[in-house]
Amino acid sequence: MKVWFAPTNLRSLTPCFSLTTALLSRPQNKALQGPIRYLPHTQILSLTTTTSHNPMMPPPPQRKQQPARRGGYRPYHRKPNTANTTSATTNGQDAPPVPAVADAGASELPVALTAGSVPVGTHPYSEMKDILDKSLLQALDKMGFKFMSPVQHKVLSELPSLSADCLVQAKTGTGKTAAFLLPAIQNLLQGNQPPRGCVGILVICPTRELALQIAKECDQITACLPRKMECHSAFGGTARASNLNKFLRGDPTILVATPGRLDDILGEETVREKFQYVKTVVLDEADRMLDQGFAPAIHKILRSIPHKREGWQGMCFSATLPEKVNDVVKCVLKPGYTSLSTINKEEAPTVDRIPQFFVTVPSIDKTFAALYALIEAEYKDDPKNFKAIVFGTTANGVALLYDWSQNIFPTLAKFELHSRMNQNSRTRTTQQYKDATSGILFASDVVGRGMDFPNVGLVIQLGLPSSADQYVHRVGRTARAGKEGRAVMVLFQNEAFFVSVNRSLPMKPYPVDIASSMEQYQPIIEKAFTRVDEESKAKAYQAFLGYNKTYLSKLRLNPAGLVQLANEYSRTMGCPEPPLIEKKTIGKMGLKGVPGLNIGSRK
Ligand SMILES: Nc1ncnc2c1ncn2[C@@H]1O[C@H](COP(=O)(O)OP(=O)(O)OP(=O)(O)O)[C@@H](O)[C@H]1O
Repeated sequence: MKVWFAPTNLRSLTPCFSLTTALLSRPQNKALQGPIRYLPHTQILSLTTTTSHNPMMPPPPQRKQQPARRGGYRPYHRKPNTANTTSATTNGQDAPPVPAVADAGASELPVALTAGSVPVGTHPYSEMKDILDKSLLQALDKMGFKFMSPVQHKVLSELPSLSADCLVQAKTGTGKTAAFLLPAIQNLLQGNQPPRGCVGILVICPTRELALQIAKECDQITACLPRKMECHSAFGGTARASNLNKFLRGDPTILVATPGRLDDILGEETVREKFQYVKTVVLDEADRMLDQGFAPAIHKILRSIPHKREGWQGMCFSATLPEKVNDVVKCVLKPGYTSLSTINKEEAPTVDRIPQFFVTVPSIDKTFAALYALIEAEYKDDPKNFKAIVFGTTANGVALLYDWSQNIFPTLAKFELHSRMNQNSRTRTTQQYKDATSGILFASDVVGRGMDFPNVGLVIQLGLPSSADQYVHRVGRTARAGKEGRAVMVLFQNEAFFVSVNRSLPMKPYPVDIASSMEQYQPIIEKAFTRVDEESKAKAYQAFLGYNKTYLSKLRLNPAGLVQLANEYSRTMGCPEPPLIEKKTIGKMGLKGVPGLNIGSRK
């Protein structure tokens, strides 16, 4: 494999890199053309480097030849495999080719991974013809769902009945949405439809974007039913009155909602009446829905709909179900509920085929250069299909990264998604990034769970996730539906504990030496920051303080150390002095009297 380094300057990250590798070892045997075979993790690729040099820039450092590592470096490579495929349609439109049945015996994996690489198991949906209505099977076929993913198969074949209460765990991106929608919808079709105008299925999920996504999948699944089954959504940031009006006047058999807005509209008698005949309540991302943040709203919602004794089905789904969830799911699941999991107990909850890496830099001021060097290293493999998500820790921190990226990656499409944006922009950007073939999305955890952005090949986490489970969900934005992906975390020294305390996560040191190239990128980073608005920097600085305040002991810092760190962060952004922070904000953060803060109003 060869790596050619391109000259890089501030204005252009020129896509003249070439990384030619046999990243995926395709089986030679023609009979095996269906499934993609992956190189074993221990098979190592060697790197050789040649350098071309832009005279305007300091010579880029030579990338060192990497020693063989256990765990292996398998740079992502997402060239679609079109061999041995049959075509499918989605809603009447051309869909990516769906492969012919793979030789299951030849696959290294329990499921046959195929072109377009959907997680198709060995069980075709046609096996469910006695269980699922034929109009549902027809819709699944149109969606390109020829085979059941393992979780779909498990739910449809192992639940004592399709209306049984269940707690279900399966890895990210393996089709849990259809796994809860199908039994719940089938259940209604078996003579359990609520009266016209009433809600039969209530799905509650943590974010607005996820609610929209689930509602869309629901529309696709019900598209072939002889009688239209309306799916409505309710989430904040949208016009309450007009949405409510639509809901009250319509025939919303299914409602997908976020807890805040649902709790709000359930305050209206007319809305509560619509839930009189509810048959199924689903908590998607159940562990999140029942954590301290959401639990009060969920309990309030449950008090507004018919009591669990009335017999509605409860379904709880997530990729992460910590032990303590068993204590809290009883509010929606009756004793004796069925627990299903497609994840072995000893196994990491992340998708096996995602190589996971970390980069540790000595100090906070190096993190931007590390991010730049990392993106450059990953981008050059396949510039046209480079689709990545960079997760930051706070909304304002993400906004800053996005602003900075405008000046530093001019040839790449950039997107931002976080809670400081209005809902219209969030919805628009979500769709744009879903449709994009390449680009970088700078995101906060508003899209950390559940979101299905097709073909994301790389997830970068800059800074600490709020928990190991959140790490798992963020990593799960790549390698979905049988595709490939990689994940890299960028941490500075104090944050490095995350790797050592989460030994069950299969993280390895990033195998390409980016440290040696970082120094030369520093001027580029600094120059890019000169074009970023001072207010954007000030907000990011303040958010940095607020976020990291909650991790003081883990970061081994005292409040004064945190302020020093934040000030270093502000210097990296090119602030001549720490940005001003209001006295009352400092008080709220619990940093009153801590030296190093610059107290004052920015207005
Ligand atoms: N049987 C199937 N055949 C083909 N594609 C499928 C199948 N089931 C699901 N998919 C596709 O796989 C992707 C991931 O599905 P989904 O979003 O339901 O995963 P998930 O398990 O809920 O992920 P997360 O844990 O992140 O919420 C979607 O693009 C979906 O359309």
